[in-house]
Amino acid sequence: MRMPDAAKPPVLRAHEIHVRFGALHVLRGVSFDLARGEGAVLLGANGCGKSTLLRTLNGLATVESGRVDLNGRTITDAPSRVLRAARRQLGYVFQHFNLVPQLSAHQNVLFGAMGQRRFGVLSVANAFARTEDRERAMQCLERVGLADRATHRPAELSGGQQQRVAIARMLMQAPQVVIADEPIASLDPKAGREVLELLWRIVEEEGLSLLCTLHQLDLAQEFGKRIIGMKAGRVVLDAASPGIDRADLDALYQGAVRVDAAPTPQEAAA
Ligand SMILES: Nc1ncnc2c1ncn2[C@@H]1O[C@H](COP(=O)(O)OP(=O)(O)OP(=O)(O)O)[C@@H](O)[C@H]1O
Repeated sequence: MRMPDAAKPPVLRAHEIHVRFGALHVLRGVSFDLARGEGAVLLGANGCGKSTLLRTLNGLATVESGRVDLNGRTITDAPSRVLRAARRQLGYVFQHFNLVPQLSAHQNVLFGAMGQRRFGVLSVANAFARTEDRERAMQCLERVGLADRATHRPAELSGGQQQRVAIARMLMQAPQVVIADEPIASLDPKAGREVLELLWRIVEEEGLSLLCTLHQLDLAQEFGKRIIGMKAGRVVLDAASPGIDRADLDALYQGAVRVDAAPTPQEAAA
């Protein structure tokens, strides 16, 4: 992974974010920066608030206080025009791939260009798609090694291949920051490793920033140069990966990890 450019402002900054769902205080003052070209793994037990954090980063979760900046521009509570522009810079890779089942791999990749085109879905429907977009979508499929599967529908592809199509779609979008939300959770260990290798290689070749949630601690240490660990709605670990003790990673999954855990008697009395 390219070294982050310390002279430049962070491409993504989460500053003291608090999110509540009714009485449930889910994000409890989350802050971190992501530099251009930096790849970080986000770890944390189920229910610690990771998904809520990822939803906050693109303005989908309502923030009680704090803010998210993308390229130095605050997107929290920003007008929809600013939010739309920001979302074009955020590429997503999901656990369940989120491909359109009726469409071919090539058409799914074309969808990555939707945000860049004035007429949205129509612009990327095959009959209307620009030749340059169609060609670029093929190049993206080539980058993930699936040019020969361009006409296949998702159901005709393995899970690993579907995730590679999703990575090609993200590439087509040409974002600055990639958010990968448990990208290998639906895959077997071999396919999962291959997908991680591909994702990290592409992110590195493109000079993108990556925030990737994982549940496999070995892979987190192997791929993430930096690990951000969450526990019960807070960032409790943020460090360069080679220097982190395994015990510190294990601790992320021990004790009160969930934001909806009943308070201890001491907390309740406070
Ligand atoms: N829209 C919502 N309304 C009410 N509660 C919510 C909402 N979204 C999340 N929560 C609650 O917030 C808590 C944290 O959920 P979140 O999905 O952020 O955790 P997570 O760390 O991503 O867990 P997982 O790894 O299981 O996805 C959970 O108790 C969840 O039920």
